[in-house]
Parts: sequence; structure tokens; C-alpha cells
Amino acid sequence: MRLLLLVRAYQVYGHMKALLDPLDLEQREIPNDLDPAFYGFTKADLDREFFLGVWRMSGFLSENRPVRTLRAILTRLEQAYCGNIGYEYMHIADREQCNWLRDRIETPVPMAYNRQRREVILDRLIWSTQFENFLASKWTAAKRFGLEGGETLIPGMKEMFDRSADLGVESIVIGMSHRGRLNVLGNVVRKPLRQIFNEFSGGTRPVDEVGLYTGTGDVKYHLGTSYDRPTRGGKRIHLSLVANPSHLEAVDPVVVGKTRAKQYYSNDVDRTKNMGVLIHGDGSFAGQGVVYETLHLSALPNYTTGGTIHIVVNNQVAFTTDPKSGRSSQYCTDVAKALNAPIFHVNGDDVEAVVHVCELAAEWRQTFHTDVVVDIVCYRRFGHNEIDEPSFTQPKMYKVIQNHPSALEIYQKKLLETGQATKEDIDRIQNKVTTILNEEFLASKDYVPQKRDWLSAYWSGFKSPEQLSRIRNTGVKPEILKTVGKAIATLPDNFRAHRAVKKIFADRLKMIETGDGVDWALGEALAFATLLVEGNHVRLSGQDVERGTFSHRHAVVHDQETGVRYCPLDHVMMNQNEEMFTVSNSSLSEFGVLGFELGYSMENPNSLVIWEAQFGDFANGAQVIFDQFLSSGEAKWLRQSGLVVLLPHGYDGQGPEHSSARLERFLQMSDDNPFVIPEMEPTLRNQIQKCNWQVVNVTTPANYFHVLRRQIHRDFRKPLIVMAPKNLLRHKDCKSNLSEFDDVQGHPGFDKQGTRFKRLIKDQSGHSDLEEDIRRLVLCSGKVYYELDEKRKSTERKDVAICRVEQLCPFPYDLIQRELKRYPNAEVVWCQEEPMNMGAYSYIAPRLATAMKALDRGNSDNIKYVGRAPSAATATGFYMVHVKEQSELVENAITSDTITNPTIS
Ligand SMILES: Cc1ncc(C[n+]2csc(CCOP(=O)(O)OP(=O)(O)O)c2C)c(N)n1
Repeated sequence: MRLLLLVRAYQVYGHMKALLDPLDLEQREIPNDLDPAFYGFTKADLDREFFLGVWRMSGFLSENRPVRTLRAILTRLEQAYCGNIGYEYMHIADREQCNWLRDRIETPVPMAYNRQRREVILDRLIWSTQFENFLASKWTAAKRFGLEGGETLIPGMKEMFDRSADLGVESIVIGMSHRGRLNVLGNVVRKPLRQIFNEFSGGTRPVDEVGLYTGTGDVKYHLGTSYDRPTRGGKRIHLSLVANPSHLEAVDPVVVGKTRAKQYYSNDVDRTKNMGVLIHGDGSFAGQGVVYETLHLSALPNYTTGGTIHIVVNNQVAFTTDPKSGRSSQYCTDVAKALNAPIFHVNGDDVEAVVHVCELAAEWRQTFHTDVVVDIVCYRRFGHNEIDEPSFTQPKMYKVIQNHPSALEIYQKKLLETGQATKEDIDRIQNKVTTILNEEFLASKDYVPQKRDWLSAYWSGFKSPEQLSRIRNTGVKPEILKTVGKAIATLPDNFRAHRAVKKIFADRLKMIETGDGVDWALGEALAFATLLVEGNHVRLSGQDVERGTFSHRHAVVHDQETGVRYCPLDHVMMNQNEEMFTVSNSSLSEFGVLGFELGYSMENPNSLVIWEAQFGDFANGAQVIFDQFLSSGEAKWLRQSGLVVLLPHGYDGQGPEHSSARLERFLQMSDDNPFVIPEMEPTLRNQIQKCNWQVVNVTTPANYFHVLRRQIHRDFRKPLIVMAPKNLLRHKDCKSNLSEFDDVQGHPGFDKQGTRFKRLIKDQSGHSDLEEDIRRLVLCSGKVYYELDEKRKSTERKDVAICRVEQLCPFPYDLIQRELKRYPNAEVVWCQEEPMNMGAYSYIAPRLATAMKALDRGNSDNIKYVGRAPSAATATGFYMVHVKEQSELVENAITSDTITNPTIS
């Protein structure tokens, strides 16, 4: 029994004694549990024979010699658990998984590579090493975040990919940060070396199909690429390295989302053909919260990708910070234990051990379809970047590093000593690599990038911002609206829905049948249903989106007796694939889930992918995705996304964290020029294509329907930020007629534009083209419109016009000017419910002034502001204060005789 406890101790704690640190600087306490004396064994016992038992045991205990000396047992335990690999797996609850690993770990000869394999490993290590040396010699002062000290990553990854391909993987999505990225790009993904070198020499901007320069570009160690790489086993594997910002780990959920989308589109139901691989730094893996958020998506039914392989390039320092200041756990990988993921720590100087665990990780992933971590413990030979001095802060470590041979030198020596390779073999490979690097360097001088590689098969035919896309109507045939409308408003016969839900569905059916009073939720469902019947994939994810935070959506209903779920949008067509419409409550994460959906949206343009925040206020938890990816991704990396973000926004007295999605921030990040009116003629208008994203604050169900459908019915993709309503979901006036959804032109009462999204909704009082008696034109956006309209009705003001700016960005100059012309004598008021330093005011003011100036209607001094006073918090926490503020601003906009202009008071 005591011997079994000792064996178990090695399985659990052996990794703590493993020789993981190439520099041998790590001071680790070896647990007493690994000392035979702890169990009462003495030296005298070493040569005693013990019977280890014959349980249904795997590993060395199952060998056919259950009787062995203690000495032999200890030797085997040390070899298996305390060599250059430390296995952490005993935290895994599943016995089958543990036994599977034990079999592989405890096998007597785990790494038996033949001469041929060793030559391949050597070749790959030479490539990895020479690549960095070559860059260092040609561009001595350029930042490249070299891999020196961690070069074994490259052979490790390549062997991992080869093994994965053998096991059925056809496509791998890779995410990684700066460290070694160029090496991975060149040697693993096979971005042409001449292109990488060209970028080092200053680079040429990419050229799109019509030969126009486009995009702002990014530093070379952020760029992505994709390639079909032949594998050692004679297959081809598609590799895509996703572009990413400096923000460490931010790309993690994006990679996972993109992988999931690939699985959907390749009908990879068991998730064995498409896989995600993430490469991390030790500092960022332990420190960045998005790692945890991403890991926790891994087993969720609508987010799982059947396992991501994580590789940590653990160089034991983060910029200048030692691990003891960078994390509270023993290993930088401990966060992954929360998932029951196995973790393989490996000494980065031992290339064969690295290759071994990389292959093992691939096998694990294909066998158990869960995450797995490889922790390559290495070092950073130089500073954080090439112009950084590391010994300012890590003097002892860098004294050791100075005299430490490279992994390649170590491997070459080993191969020579064991006769596995000759000096000639090594020289031959070294010379071949040098020659190719030099040839590619020469070719880089006149290298011209030809095409934008975001145009993968799914994206062909899509337009760049330089190519004009036609504006299309988005209405749908009335009979289709009726058919799908009935399908989504009907529950199965024997379904015992909650009483209130039954009523909601009965009301929906009535709306479809009468064509009257279509509300927000039905408008949205009609957009989804019609896109589905047109063959598009629709995916909506976020916290509590199935029912809807505000209990309005009920996209999934639950039988009150059995709990069985029913999703009406899964039944708009015969034999509809269940995943075609996916609505899924997400984990309680913003950064992770938004990143995931962004990645998902980038795979295939024929999908409407939506992330909804619980309240827009919480979206700033995902700020990095908004700033670094969504608003600027196309400009930096020439990748488009049509992701829709729904952010419930509006002042209804729920306090400072349930009122504002921070509309101002999204507008501030918009890149439409406030001082230049672009081409607005309908057949030439490509204002949206030229803009980084669209920001809307829509006020009718029909307009919401059209803005969603517009995302798909165009030849380009742009992110869409929607300030989504809360109290409009049930507002008596916030209803649309079904005729506003259809494609019939010339309905009485509606103009031709009724069949498409209205960027601006003109005053609803039936004004003619010229209304000289109107004294005030109130421009507003969002739900405050209904309060303004109500006030106007109750006060019977006939000299005030109210227009809704439904699309704030890009700014509808043409329609604003149309309204300015309609009311030539009106003072111009911008009314908002947000404080003056928030909301749309600071975005609107210069643009509105530009529109006015062009018509000789004055300048920004002539724009009157009505709204809340500037404020630090977004909203008051006192309901009564809210009510007073709100009624004052509404009154001020409609009834006050004079409005003091804030810019001149
Ligand atoms: C989110 C974020 N915070 C801070 C930085 C600045 N920064 C760049 S590299 C780095 C250290 C990274 O350490 P580690 O993850 O261990 O990777 P290594 O550079 O050692 O490979 C830091 C803090 C950043 N890029 N991203």
C-alpha cells in the first residue's frame, strides 16, 4: 500500500521534480511525498522485490513483471515523471482520460524517433534558429520579438500539425502574440519569406483587385495570413494565422469563434476537422482575464470547438517582470486546471521532448475533444525586444544565458555523440537553409503583394471600400412574411408554454394575420426568419438572449411541465438544420463572448452574427474588441466583418449602470469626416463602405428589421452597432405595420423607401416639401422621440417638427439637408437624453454644422442643445431626479420659447 502511495505521489507531484528549466535557476521545493523515506522505506529496501498488483492498470504497473525491486520502480518513476517533461494530469476527474495518459507517460520508451524523424526535427530546428539569426544580421535594430531561447516551438508546432493531420484535422486556426510570430509566419504557416523580408525593409502597402491602395496597415508582427501546407504524412492542412493587436491574448476568443464557424460551414459535426491552436506568453497566460473567459467557452454546447491546443512559450520573464511578481500560482498554466485540461510542462532545450508533448497534445485533442496545454519552459536570449537591455533587471539570469548553448547546439551535439547524424548531414541542412534565406532576401527587394487574402472562397465577389456596391431594398414578399410569420408565431399543439408566453405568441399571430401592430420582438424575428429562408445562417449570442433580458424575445420557450425547449425559428423551413438558426445564452462574459462572435462573423459573409449585451453599459468589459478589432480591424488587416452588436441603451431611471451603452464612444471611434460631405447621390453613394462601422439608434420595429437585413443584402460587410431599446419593446406607439416590411412599392401613406432602412425618419405630421411656418426643427435619436412626440401632441404645438436620426454614423448628410430645406425658418435643435458630454451631441454638432453651412443655414453656433447637463456618471441613481430631468428636457425641446445655446452662453 505504501508503495502504491509512492507511485501515486509521482503521478501527482512528479512534475515538481522534473527538469523543466533549461537555465536551472528555478528554485522549487520538491514535496516530501516523492521521498521513499516519507513512506517508511529505507536504503535496505531498495533491492527488495515488491508486488505492485495487477489492477486494471495502465502504464508500467501493467507490465508483465509485477514483481520488481524498489530501485527499479524508482528509476522508472523518475524516468517517466521527473525527466524533461512534467505531466500534470491527476486533477482530471475522468478516469478513462487519466488512464489514457498514464499509458502513454509510463510506457518504457516514450520517444523512440528513428534517424529519418530526427533529421526532420533537426531540419526544422535549423530553420527556426537560422530564421532569427538571419533577421538579426540583416535588420540589427528592428523590433521582431525574436524567438531566441524558445526555438523548439517551431519543430514542436510542425510536428503537432503533422500529427493532427494524420488524425483527420484539415484546417487549423492559429492565434498568437508577438513572441516568435514572424518565425511561425515564415516557417509554420509559410508566409513567403520574401514578403516578410520586404515588410522588414519598409514594406509595400497591399493592393486590392482594382489596384488601389487601401487600409492603414499594421506592424509586421501583427499581420495574419493563411496557407495550405503539405504535411509530413503527405496530406495538406489549411493554416490560418489570425491578425491580432498588441493587446495580449485578445485574439484568443476570436480564434475560437472562427474555428467554430469553420466547423459549422464544413459540417464538421464531431469537430475533428477544424481545430484552434493558441500560443501564449507565460506572463499573459497567467495575467489576462480573457484567457479564463475563453477557456470557459470550451465546453459550452454552442461555443465548443472540440478542444483548443494551447502552447505557452514560457520564457520565464514578462518584459522585465519575474514570475513571482506576475502570478500567484506555481505554474503560469494553473488557470487551465479549472477545465480539467492536461498540462504538459517541457524543457524547451530538449527538442525531442517538445516534439513528443506536442504530438501527445494533438492525440489528446483528437481523442477527447477538450483543451490541452503544452508549457514550453525556455528562456529569452535577448531583451524583450531587440533594442532592450535585459540585464538591467534580470542580471543573474542573463549571466547564465550568455553562456548557455542554443537548443540547436544542444541537439546537434547529442545527434553527433549518439551517431544519429554526421557533421556532413548537419552542414548540408545548414547550407541549404542559408542559401534559401539569401535567395528570398534578394527576391524581397522587388516583391509586390498582389491580392488581399481575406478574399477566401466565401468572400469572393465582395467589394472593398474602393469598389462601389449597389444599395438594395430589403423588403420581403408579403406572402413570405405571412408564411414565416405564422411559423414563428406558432407553438406546437401539445406544448405547455407558460401562460404569459402563450399570450405573447397569440398576440404575434394576430399581428401577422392583421398586419397591424408588429412589435420589436416580432420585427426582429421576421428579420431572422426571412434571412434564414434566403439561405443565410443566423447566430445570436449573449447573456440571456434566448428569452431576452427584458423578457420580450422568447426565441426559446420551455414546456412548463417537462422543461423541453422549443425554438420557433428552427422551424421556418421544412427539414431545417437546427444550427442554421442558433440562439444561445452565453457565459457571463463580454470580452470573451464578443471576441468569439467577431471571429465567427469573419469566416463567412452569408451569416448574420449578433452579440447582444445584457445592458449596453456592460459592453465596455469588451472594450479591447471594440477598439482593437471591430472599429479598426478592416483598416489594419483588410478583413471585413458584418457583426451586429445590440446594446440596450436609454434613460428610464434605472441608474448609472443600466442607462447608457456609451453611445459617444462608438461615435467617437467612427471615422467619417465631420467637415466634408461625401458623395450622397444614391447611385454613387459608398459612404458606408468608406466608413469603419455603422452606429444606429433605431425607433421602429420595421426599421430594425431592415437594418438587420441590410447587413446581408449588400456586397460588403461592415460592423453594425445598435443602441437597442428597452422600454420601446412594449411601447404602445413603437409598432409597425406589416406593409413596412414588404417589398411592395407605393403603399398609400408610405414612400418607396418603406421597403428599406430609413437612415432618418422625417416628421410624421404629413409635412410638405416646404414648411415655412415651422419655427423649430428638433433632431433627435432613439426613444426620446416618443416622449417628444407625446409632449408635442399634449401641448398641441404645431410649429415644431421632430426628425429622428436613425443612423448616426455615417452621418446622413443628404437627408439632414432635405429636412433643413423643408423647414427654412426653423431653429435647429439637437435633443438627447444623455448628459452633454455623452450621447451623440459631440458627434452630431460638427457634422450638422457642416450640413448647415453648405446650405447657408449658419454654423455650430446655430445648433441649440437640449439634454442633460454634463456629468461624470452616466445617470442619476435617484428615480425622482431622473423623472424631473427627463421631463425638463422634453419640455424644453418642445415648449420653451428660447433655448440657450450652450456654445455661446
Ligand atoms: C494587454 C496588454 N498589456 C500590456 C502589454 C505590454 N506588453 C507587451 S509584451 C509584455 C510582456 C509579455 O510577457 P509574456 O506574456 O510572458 O510574453 P513574452 O514577451 O515574454 O514572450 C507586455 C506587458 C500588452 N502588449 N498587452
